Amino acid sequence: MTPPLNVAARPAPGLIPVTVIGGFLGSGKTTLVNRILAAATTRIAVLVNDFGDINVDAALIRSDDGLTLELSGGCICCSMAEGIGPALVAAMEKGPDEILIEASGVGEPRRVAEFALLERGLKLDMVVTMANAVELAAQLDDPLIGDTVARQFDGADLVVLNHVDAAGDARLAEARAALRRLAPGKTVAETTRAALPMELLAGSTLSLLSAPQGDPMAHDHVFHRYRVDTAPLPRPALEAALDALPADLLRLKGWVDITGEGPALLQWVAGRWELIPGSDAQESGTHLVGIGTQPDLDLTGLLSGKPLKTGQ
Ligand SMILES: Nc1nc2c(ncn2[C@@H]2O[C@H](COP(=O)(O)OP(=O)(O)OP(=O)(O)O)[C@@H](O)[C@H]2O)c(=O)[nH]1
Repeated sequence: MTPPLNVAARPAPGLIPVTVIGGFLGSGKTTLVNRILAAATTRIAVLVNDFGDINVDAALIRSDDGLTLELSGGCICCSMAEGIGPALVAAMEKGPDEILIEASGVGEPRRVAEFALLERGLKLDMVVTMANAVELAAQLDDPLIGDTVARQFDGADLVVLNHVDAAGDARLAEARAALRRLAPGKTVAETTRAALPMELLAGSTLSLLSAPQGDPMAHDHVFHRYRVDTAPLPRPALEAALDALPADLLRLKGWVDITGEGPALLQWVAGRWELIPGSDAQESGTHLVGIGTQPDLDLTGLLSGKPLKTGQ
């Protein structure tokens, strides 16, 4: 007779490791996610949280086997925290070896990790916080956004100081000094386009046993979302408008239909921008999301060459 299975002696089913990638708007999170996916030999599910109403990042993530899930229009560390559990369950049902969470650019990665670990079956691999070497010092000095940026380094296992190519010596030195203060003793990897040695991505130092503590920052009160859905835009006027966008716009991205040329991906981060011809767009036309600190910014007007704000 076959002896009964010794259930207690069976290995516990493996917990799925979760890595959270955070960092301020435009710091390079999607770029890093794509590098990880390109180097991966295992199945990685990616959960992408975009603060804007269109999940541009999800469309740009190069995962070809349906393993990308998206949550847009808020932040999973505060206003959309109730969405993370069901999204992670959906991710686990896809049977991945690992899960990557791309936090929103205003979210607190540590809080996202804490929420994620309330889900049974997951364990934390790492919290990675990215920073933009060009902008970090100015962001921290900004009375509106400085607190949000500083809190993103709380609990990070690894800090990635990105955009090093564009920073210049003075800004790079300021960014390094800021990180010595904000993330003392943490490993800081300096990168261009998130070219990170993949062996740095393992092993959390955090011990997260409970639900998130303390008051969350209500990012919806500080950061505002804008949408632009317009007819094709002529390139010269568009380029002039992109160079003149106000300083309280922090991020603008999505697809622009350029008159006579067709679609292009627009990536605008704190005044620096690129237009990449071709399209991952889900639909034709110009569809952009912006994030900034001004409540009533008329981005459509600005990009179409009309002056200033709504309501005037
Ligand atoms: N010059 C330069 N550009 C970079 C670097 N890393 C990323 N970029 C560009 O910066 C823009 C924003 O990069 P993303 O990877 O989308 O940044 P993100 O953090 O995912 O942005 P959000 O999700 O909107 O917060 C894109 O145009 C990237 O190509 C870098 O090291 N140097």
